[in-house]
Amino acid sequence: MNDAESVTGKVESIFFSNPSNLFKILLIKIKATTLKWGEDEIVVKGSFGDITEGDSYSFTGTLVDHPKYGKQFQAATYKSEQPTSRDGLVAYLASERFPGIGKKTAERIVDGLGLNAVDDILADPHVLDDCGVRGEKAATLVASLKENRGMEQVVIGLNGFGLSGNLAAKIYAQYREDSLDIIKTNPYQLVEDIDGVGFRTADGIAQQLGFAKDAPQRLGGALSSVLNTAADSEGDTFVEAKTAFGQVRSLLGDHAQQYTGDEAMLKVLQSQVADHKLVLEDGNIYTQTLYQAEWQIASQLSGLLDEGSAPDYGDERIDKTIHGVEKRLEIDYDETQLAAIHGALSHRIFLLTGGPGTGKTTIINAVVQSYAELNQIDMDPNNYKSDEMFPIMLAAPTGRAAKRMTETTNLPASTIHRLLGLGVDQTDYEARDLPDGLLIIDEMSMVDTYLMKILLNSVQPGMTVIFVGDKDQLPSVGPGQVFADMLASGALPSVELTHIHRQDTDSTIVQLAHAINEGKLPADLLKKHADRSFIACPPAQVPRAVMQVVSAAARREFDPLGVQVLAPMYRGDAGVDNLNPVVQNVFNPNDTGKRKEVDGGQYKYRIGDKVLQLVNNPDKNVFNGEIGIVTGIDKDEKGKNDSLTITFDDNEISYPRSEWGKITLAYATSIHKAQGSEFDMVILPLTMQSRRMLKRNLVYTAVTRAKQFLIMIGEPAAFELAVQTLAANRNTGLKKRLCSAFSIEEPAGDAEQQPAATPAVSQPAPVQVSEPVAEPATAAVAPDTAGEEPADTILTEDMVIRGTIDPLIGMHGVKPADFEHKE
Ligand SMILES: Nc1ncnc2c1ncn2[C@@H]1O[C@H](COP(=O)(O)OP(=O)(O)OP(=O)(O)O)[C@@H](O)[C@H]1O
Repeated sequence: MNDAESVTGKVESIFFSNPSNLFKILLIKIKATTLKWGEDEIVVKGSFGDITEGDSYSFTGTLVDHPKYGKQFQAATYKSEQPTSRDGLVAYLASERFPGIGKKTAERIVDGLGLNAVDDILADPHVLDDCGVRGEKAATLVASLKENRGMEQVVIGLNGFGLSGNLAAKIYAQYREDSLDIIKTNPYQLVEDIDGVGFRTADGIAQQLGFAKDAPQRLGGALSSVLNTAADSEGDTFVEAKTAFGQVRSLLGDHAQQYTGDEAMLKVLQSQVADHKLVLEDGNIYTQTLYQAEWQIASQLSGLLDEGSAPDYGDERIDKTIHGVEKRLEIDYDETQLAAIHGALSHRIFLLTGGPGTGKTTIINAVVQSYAELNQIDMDPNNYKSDEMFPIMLAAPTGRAAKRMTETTNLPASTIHRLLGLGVDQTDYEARDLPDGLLIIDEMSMVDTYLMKILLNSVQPGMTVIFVGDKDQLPSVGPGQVFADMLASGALPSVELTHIHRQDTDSTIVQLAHAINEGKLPADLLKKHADRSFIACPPAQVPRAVMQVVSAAARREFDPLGVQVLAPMYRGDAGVDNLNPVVQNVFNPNDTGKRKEVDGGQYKYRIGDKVLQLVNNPDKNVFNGEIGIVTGIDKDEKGKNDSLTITFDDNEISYPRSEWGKITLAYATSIHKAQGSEFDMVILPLTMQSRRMLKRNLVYTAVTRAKQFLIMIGEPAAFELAVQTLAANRNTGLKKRLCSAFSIEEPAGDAEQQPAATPAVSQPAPVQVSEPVAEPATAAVAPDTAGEEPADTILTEDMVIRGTIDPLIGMHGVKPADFEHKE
């Protein structure tokens, strides 16, 4: 920095400290400065490690003019000021910071080593020998000095590599005082260990450190990056070695061919395997973490399902209990459902899958009731002491799915994180052991490999665990396809419900969902039904069509919380980013420009806006995917300290501007974000602009989110393409490991194409696998042309109002609005 100035002084007070990114604002009593500064105090701000009030530091940087707070010193580097006199240094070393060092020892050190004592000790701890400080005392002193001085050195060093305060904080939290040593030895280690550091960042640091293009660390870093990307973006738990090597070559650029031949790459791979970072199995490369997680899942399941531990109620008693429940609930379970209930009660682990309306919730209820009767469990959660867990535990991966479980069972349900007492970081090993009882996990398709491993660690032998889900929905956001692999392995008892029971057969949405799942689009796709309609239009017309549909819903006083636009992509005419303000301006407009609103960057927020939580925050009991309402806006004159109050059900949370990255507008969301949720009305825009994303499980998941109304908008060809296109199976090893743990032969075929189960419970062995269902390449839309609009109709307001193509005509069950613009 050319115009760097310096300030040295004592920290009078730490005004502000952001623990997540080290940013601090300090008040300094000036001892010396190069600034022309008339006062004896100055405000200094910047990224600092641990700063202690009362200690002295020197800062370099520049004077800046803050619009509100006036002149401040923006520090680029800082350094702890060592006491400059003998007595000062003695007092420093004899202070409480250094346990075990009294005044006498401190004097010996300072008299022996001089005023540079601290630097000398850190450079070579053996210098303490000559001062008579040895053994544990010396070790403690060195460790404390490192701790005190380490963080500032580390932060300065990391800033020097161009790493931001946020990343510096993460790196320091991971490696502490070893940060710089680790980075200097192998900057690519950051790619493996630090979330948010990609290969390019690590490579930039390596270049500054002079690492060669063909350095083994560089090739290893590129390989790790390829595996991380496969896990994060594709959900794969392994990458085939050949593919991985190819991806390393393209990551490293043109000239990489010269030093990334198969032999060189194999050598790198072998060394990573020897270091227990990667695992090579059958030509596939896994990260050690995912490989171990898969094995742990498989062996835990096999341990829990151990034959000797099966419940011994006896078939007769189980049947009698089920019939009693059937009578009491006035329902006749079909043959497959009976097999499912019986299977769930007679095994320690059981899998239940089925499409919409096939009775999964009905079976959960039946199992809960029967289990309670068989075990004489008091079903009133209020009769349990506060430290006692209710022995019927219901949980789901998201807060909304858990809420739905509570609504359908009238029993308490929670997120899996909350059930296990997990913190923000889901790899937390502190998960609590669950008590003996019945555990039912719903929306299993959303559970990834990491979470499943942690969950099973908490399950105790003797518990009964039922995993429920729709295997044809999108797999988890995180790596793996746990539920699909568990089912496809044939290792665990399971039942697939196939008969649609939903009574209100006016509902053609469920039928459409099942048709989509079979790779067919019904001939009446484009026809208007009481509960669904299709507005065919080109991509550029989608925003307008969405606006008109939402306006029609608003006129009919639909609750905005129940009207949800689900889009496959964020970008494009029909993407989430574009459609959110479109819907916001209908449901919660600022026509006059006079309403209170704050600019949140991408979107403006107003009171009454529907917002989506983007990250888990167990401390505040709000989880990724939950939808809340903006109920308060606190505006600051300069905009810096604005805050939003957001209410999730009854949970009111304050979001200062610095935390607005954790929320977004929720009028339109991605289909992935809507997994585990249901809405009265789903508006589903699909166009060929999102061709890459169009997969059968995506459109199936979207359609099954609609409870009452489904409005499809866009290009019929896009729906057709989606239904025809099976998502590629993820690369995972869980199926194989389950077969190995259960000593059964691995079934052929893939999870997506397993045939429907027979009514009988699929027993672990022998495994019976039919031929995969052949995919018809002819999933064609056969439009019923009578009275319908041609595919590329340009919508006009008039057409919608006249009802020519009013998508809501004939729709019943409109809810009164309970949504008001209050400010
Ligand atoms: N054996 C049965 N006899 C009569 N009605 C049934 C039976 N099984 C389920 N139903 C009814 O069918 C409807 C759908 O069942 P349920 O909600 O259990 O299915 P689901 O698989 O959980 O559906 P979704 O995944 O869409 O929530 C419900 O109204 C339920 O009462």
